[in-house]
Amino acid sequence: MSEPAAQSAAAPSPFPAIADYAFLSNCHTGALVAPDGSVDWLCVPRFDSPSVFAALLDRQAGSFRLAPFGAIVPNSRTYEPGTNTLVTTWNTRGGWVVVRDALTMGPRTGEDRVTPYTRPPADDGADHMLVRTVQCIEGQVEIELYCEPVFEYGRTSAAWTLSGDDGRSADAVAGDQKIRLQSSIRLGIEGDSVRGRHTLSTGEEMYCSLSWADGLVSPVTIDDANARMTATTRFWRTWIGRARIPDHRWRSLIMRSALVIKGLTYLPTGATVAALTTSLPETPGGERNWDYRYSWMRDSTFTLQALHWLNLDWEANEFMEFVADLKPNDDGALQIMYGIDGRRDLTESTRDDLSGYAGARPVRIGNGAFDQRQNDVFGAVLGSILLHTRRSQRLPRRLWPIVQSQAECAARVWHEPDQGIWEARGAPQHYVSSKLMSWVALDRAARLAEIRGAPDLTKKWQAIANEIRADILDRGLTEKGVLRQHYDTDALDASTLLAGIVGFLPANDERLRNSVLAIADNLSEQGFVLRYRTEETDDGLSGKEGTFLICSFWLVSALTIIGEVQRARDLMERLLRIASPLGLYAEEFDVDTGRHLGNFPQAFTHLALIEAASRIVYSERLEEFT
Ligand SMILES: OC[C@H]1O[C@H](O[C@H]2O[C@H](CO)[C@@H](O)[C@H](O)[C@H]2O)[C@H](O)[C@@H](O)[C@@H]1O
Repeated sequence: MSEPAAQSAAAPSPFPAIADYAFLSNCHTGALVAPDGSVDWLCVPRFDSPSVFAALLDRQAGSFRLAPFGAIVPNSRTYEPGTNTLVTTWNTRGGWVVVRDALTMGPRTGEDRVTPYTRPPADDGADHMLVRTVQCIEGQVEIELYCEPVFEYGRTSAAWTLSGDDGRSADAVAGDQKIRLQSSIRLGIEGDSVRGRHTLSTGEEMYCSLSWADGLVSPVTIDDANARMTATTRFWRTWIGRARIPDHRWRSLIMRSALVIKGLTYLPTGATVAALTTSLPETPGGERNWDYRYSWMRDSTFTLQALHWLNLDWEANEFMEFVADLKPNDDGALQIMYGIDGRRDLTESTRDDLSGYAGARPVRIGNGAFDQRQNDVFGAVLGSILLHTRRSQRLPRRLWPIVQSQAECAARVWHEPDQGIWEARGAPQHYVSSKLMSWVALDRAARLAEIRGAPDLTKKWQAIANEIRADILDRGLTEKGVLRQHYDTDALDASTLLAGIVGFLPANDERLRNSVLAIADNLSEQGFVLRYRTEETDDGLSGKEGTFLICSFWLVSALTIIGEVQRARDLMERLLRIASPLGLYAEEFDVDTGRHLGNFPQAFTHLALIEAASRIVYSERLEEFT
């Protein structure tokens, strides 16, 4: 089957294609860098803070460009291997330069400590600055710097003042927010922006940095800037060095996915955001635009499970502490999502003054799904607590009350309709995947009770798990023996692929096989999977979606489970071919245009890639030995 042309030639748009952005992170916040060297998305100090640069959502909402003067298309872009540092090589008529961009982090010791350095308070590794270095490797190249922040999602322009007496530093203030631009070249203020130009010759280097931590600490020499880059490289490589990544041809994409997931993790609490952005559209020009800068119980627990495949267990400790501190609803149930600091109120509002990405409106801040009832959440949490307990060989005392309360919630509500795993904004339904995950909740709770030495609870919860199982098998299958979307429809839904992945049905069960193959054959476009057909589903929204990438990777896992390994491998290869040029994925993929759609980069997609790849690799290794 021929591949949809990735990033096909679309009508010219001032907005770069979503998949053409590079992702930077310091595990507090992240940035997106366009191919022309413009930082078009940055919220400081945290992922969920208001933006400083939001040209991603409106070309007037702030950007920060550093690139050869007049040049738009770089020669190459790549990551420094094993890191989230972007390396862009430019070739102009004058010569060659290499630009390095990073949100710097990592302890500075010994030779790295070049100038007196004061750690920001609450030191946990991040410098809270964006550092950009340029090295001329041949010839003479004029570099242009253009920094125009517009605070609070494009609402407040910057009032700049030069802060040093050498013209190399400028400060901007907007309300409580202060930033400092520092450089090795002279800077000039022009209205709301700061500009600079400088010609570099072979061997020469320059840097600029934007900092926002209290005290506005900045590198004051190129050596200091380079030292921060070195420490950042070391931070990422030390982290990824702990991973057990298969020695396989997919190795680099698996590693990139792990680095993205870690980059979407908020270091102070261990919570992960679902994606870096808000409101990148799922339908071009449409209304399916959501704010993903929050921690979903479902997304976060699936994330941990993916990291476990790579032996990266440490993140789970952090997240479990985060979960243990969360405040549940009055009925004892955890919310389906929280702020990365555990905040409960994520009330949604729209920003009608922003154009939206390529005209897709509204731009949403906050997420109205935060107080929805989604009954899969209990299974997601209890599934990851069991996994964590097995891997760490202990059930932390703080988690036992959560096991009890979430199991009891699942037991109380599993038979009620809900909004489902896709957070449909239509009428509540008896979604099969919510029932599946309720079964997971009680089944895992029963096992945890066994580990805890509470046989009465084991018996009680296992009995309820059996009841849920019987209900699903009675009401959740069509006449053809295929798992349906919800009890009142025969429509398909890709979330039922979870039946094999969570072990609800054994690998050799006909009903599982029928369901997986039905989705592969009838819920896909050019082999890539839709989560459901919007024309068959009342999700309360207008517009058609692209294929959903987590579902496509789930299909790879499910095909592997039912023994269709060659088919799984073929799909996997196709999915890997549509990765962005830097190995990143958004939430959805439009097979007709070859474009990535939705928020970016999206943890869901990357975590499912890791699991799918791991399952195939393990099955191949098994084949080698049998
Ligand atoms: O389709 C409507 C819903 O879309 C978003 O939810 C999706 O993203 C979540 C975060 O990754 C994921 O947990 C969920 O399963 C997805 O359906 C959006 O956040 C919702 O507000 C919206 O109703």
